Amino acid sequence: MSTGRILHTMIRVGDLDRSIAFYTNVMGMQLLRKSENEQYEYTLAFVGYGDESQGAVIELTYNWGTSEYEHGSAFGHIAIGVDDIYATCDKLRGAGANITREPGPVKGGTTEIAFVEDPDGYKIELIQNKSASAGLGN
Ligand SMILES: C[C@@H](O)C(=O)SC[C@H](NC(=O)CC[C@H](N)C(=O)O)C(=O)NCC(=O)O
Ligand code: NI
Repeated sequence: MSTGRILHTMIRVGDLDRSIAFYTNVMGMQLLRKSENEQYEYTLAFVGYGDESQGAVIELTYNWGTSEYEHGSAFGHIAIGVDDIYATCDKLRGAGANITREPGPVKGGTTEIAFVEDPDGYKIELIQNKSASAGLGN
């Protein structure tokens, strides 16, 4: 059986331009593609650190006229690898991002993590890369 590949994670957002600005200008992603569905009244924007053929991306879904959602208690986070979590958090804070958990070792472990919230309140976990592999540069 051929193995699958994670393509994207979809989140519904209340203001597409606000979210695109956050994921590109603040998080350093690229806007990869955008499409509208006039019949079902929604717009999609795909953002990521590289082409969709190279790795998973985030699908921002805007339902026309819907400005906010109940998030409930089920959704956890999207994780991003970073080269220098301390410098990254300083840079994100300077760009106005809400760091909800300061960088430091994960509880009961050694991996250094932090959390930042996106404009809709979705949590993004930043994880210190073990090596200088692909990820959000500082
Ligand atoms: C492009 C691909 O990655 C999609 O996810 S499009 C799938 C499509 N999305 C929506 O309809 C988004 C708007 C919707 N109101 C919502 O908030 O989810 C979808 O789910 N289509 C359903 C189907 O049965 O085709
Ligand atoms: Ni999708």
